[in-house]
Formats: sequence, C-alpha cells, structure tokens
Amino acid sequence: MGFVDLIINPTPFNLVLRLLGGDMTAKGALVAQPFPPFVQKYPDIISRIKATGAFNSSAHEEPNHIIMNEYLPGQGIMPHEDGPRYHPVVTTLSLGSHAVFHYYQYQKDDEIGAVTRGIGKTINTTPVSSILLEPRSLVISSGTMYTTHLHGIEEVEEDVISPKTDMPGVVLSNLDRLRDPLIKSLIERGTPLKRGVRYSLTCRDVERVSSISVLSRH
Ligand SMILES: O=C(O)CCC(=O)C(=O)O
Ligand SMILES: [Fe+2]
Repeated sequence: MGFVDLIINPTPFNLVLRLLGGDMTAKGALVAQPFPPFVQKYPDIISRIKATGAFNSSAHEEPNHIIMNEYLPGQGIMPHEDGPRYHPVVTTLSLGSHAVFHYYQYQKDDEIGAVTRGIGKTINTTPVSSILLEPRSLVISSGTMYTTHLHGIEEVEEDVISPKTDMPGVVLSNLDRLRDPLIKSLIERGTPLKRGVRYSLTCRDVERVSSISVLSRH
C-alpha cells in the first residue's frame, strides 16, 4: 500500500488525501479504525502530540483522526474553517516541503467594501497572521484561530518571505522562531522559497465516536 492510497475526487479542495483513524458519518461521528503502526508505534506521533498538552481538555485527550494531504508545488488549500465536528484544536505536522499557512477573518459588516452575498460571508483577503510551516514542524491552532478564523495555503510554486518590516513579501508571525538553517538563510538573502512536495498530517479529536465498529484493514 502506498503512502497515499485513497484519492477522493472531487474533494472540496481537490487534494490527494488519506484518512487515518476512521471515516466520518454524515452527522460528523467517527467510525473509528485503528491507526497504522507509524502513527502510534514509531515515531509515535500521537504520544508526542499529546505531550504538548494541546489536547488536555478534548474528549479523548489526544487526536483520534488524521487527514494526510499531499501538495505538489503550486497546490494549496482554499481558506476554510474546520468546523464543529472536532474539538477546537488542530495540530498540523508538515513533512517534506515548507508551506505558508495564512489565517483570515471574515469581513466585518461595517468595513468599507464588505458585501453580504446570500448566507455567504465575505473573507477579508489580507491575512491576520501568516506562519511558515517548516519541514518536520508541528503547528497548533486553537482558541479564536480555530473558532472564528479561516486558514488556507496559497496555490503558488514559491513563497516570497519578507526578511524585515518594509521589505517585500509575506510578513511572518513566526520569523523569529524559525529553526531550519537553509530556510533562514534564503529568507535573509531575499531568495524566494521554492515549494517541493509537502505531506501534511492534520491531527484532530473528533468528539463523537460512533458505536459501529469496523474491522481493521491494516
Ligand atoms: O494540509 C494542511 O496543512 C492543511 C489541511 C487543512 O486545513 C484541513 O485538512 O482542514
Ligand atoms: Fe483546515
């Protein structure tokens, strides 16, 4: 079985993805399946995420569901909310290439140019925060970043990052916390960061677990 063996098409985002931990019912309950060994044995992603404390107040005190996405250069994910099926904490593990996560807010009704189209809400396209997702990093989104903001990744082949205020490019909220020496030196020199293939593991706790059980496929 390959790393990515399930293609759901069309998805809202058109990404190749694989669900680990089970499928969701239409009503948002998890029909749980055991995780494959790499999730809980080696490198034991779940225990390491649990140790961050991010899920201390969630129903199962750890993620029980993981979405694996594969992004080729030029692919992204449109701004969206993750919604109420999950405990409002999401941990995003990035493998392979970097990417940039933008957090957005809905346009406030009183803002100039705000338009309400039917029941849809308009998104303010200027991000409130942008985070460089480094290879092998875990980013935790919680609080209002989960409950009232949207998040997305732009469909670009390279990211232009601003090394200092007043310099062109994306202004990162985590510029001072970057660890990857190559990424840091490229940003300092004003060199765009070329995207490669990125795999992400989006780990969340589905609060409702269905009593229907499914035999393991692994
Ligand atoms: O793949 C990512 O890093 C983001 C995925 C995401 O936002 C989602 O699955 O809800
Ligand atoms: Fe998401």
